[in-house]
Amino acid sequence: MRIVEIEKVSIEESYEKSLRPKNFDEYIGQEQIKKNLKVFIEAAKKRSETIDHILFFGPPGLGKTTLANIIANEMNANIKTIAAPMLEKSGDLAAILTNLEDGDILFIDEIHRLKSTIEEVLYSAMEDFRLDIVIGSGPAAQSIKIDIAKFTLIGATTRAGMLSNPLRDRFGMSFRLNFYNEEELSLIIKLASKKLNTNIDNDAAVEIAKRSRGTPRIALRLLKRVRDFAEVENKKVIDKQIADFALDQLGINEYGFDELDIRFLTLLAEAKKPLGLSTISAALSEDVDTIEEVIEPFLIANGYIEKTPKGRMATRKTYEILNFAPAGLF
Ligand SMILES: Nc1ncnc2c1ncn2[C@@H]1O[C@H](COP(=O)(O)OP(=O)(O)OP(=O)(O)O)[C@@H](O)[C@H]1O
Repeated sequence: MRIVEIEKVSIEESYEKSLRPKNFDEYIGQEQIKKNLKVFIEAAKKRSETIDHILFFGPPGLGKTTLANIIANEMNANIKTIAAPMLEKSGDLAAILTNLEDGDILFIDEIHRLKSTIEEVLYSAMEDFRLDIVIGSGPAAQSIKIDIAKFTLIGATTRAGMLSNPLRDRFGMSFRLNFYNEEELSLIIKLASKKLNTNIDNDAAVEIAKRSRGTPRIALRLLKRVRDFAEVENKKVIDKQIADFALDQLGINEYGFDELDIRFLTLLAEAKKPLGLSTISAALSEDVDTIEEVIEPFLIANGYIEKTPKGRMATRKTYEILNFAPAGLF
């Protein structure tokens, strides 16, 4: 598995959970989102109402799940978490919805992966707190309506564009999470080190931050690996030297690129023309979703590749990094 991979294996998941911020003060960055959420939470509390449905979107590992849990904490609400692909039929979702209590929060991760028949159950649930269920089929089919508790749906997605309009329209608020800067990531790394009883100096935290692709999940994983190297070397404090050494051993370069990023960028640079997703997917042996959801967003956000109507292209910045001289291209 790539060290920058999004897949959450269980051991990593429990490591992440132990480091997950519990309130807005511990949650670093995304200032505008926090500011808005605090206002909406306070207003809802004052009116003794549930908070409106919220959609979070943005690349994996930027803190969508964490925010959902913080909101539940701040609202003193129970939170039920499900991943959309776990729901197989509309009855699965209906069962969850009918078990909710007033004020509960339902967090649906990867909400763009909901099957359309299941998604339709959500429409009336979100709008009128009611389920419209059709029982049976053909002329004998019967529609029944069931009232459900006033809950808040928090949806998270890496692909906002894949959400249907009716679903997107039913969220009262939607927030895009942005990549984090080095300063924010090094603060996250330092706070996590403290929780882990690990000593790290500022330069080492900055170095890990630099190579974390703007993503807290990656920063925390790299910290964990660097800590292992420091332990083996009997270092009491993680310093820049051991951080550099460990990150180099892990194959993460100064820009946060790993071997797959380099192959991707080299492929585009050598092509000297835009390449379509399917061509890239075949050349890298990676599926299209992984390329679009995991690999590309950071590279696009930082100007290493450009999306054109004809496909993806390497930018001048990439040619410079790779030391390529594309005659007449720029
Ligand atoms: N703003 C932040 N401040 C501190 N730690 C953070 C922040 N955002 C995320 N983290 C840490 O990064 C880890 C990953 O975040 P989280 O699981 O919330 O990401 P996500 O956006 O929901 O990812 P996915 O889309 O893959 O579900 C968390 O466990 C948390 O410890």
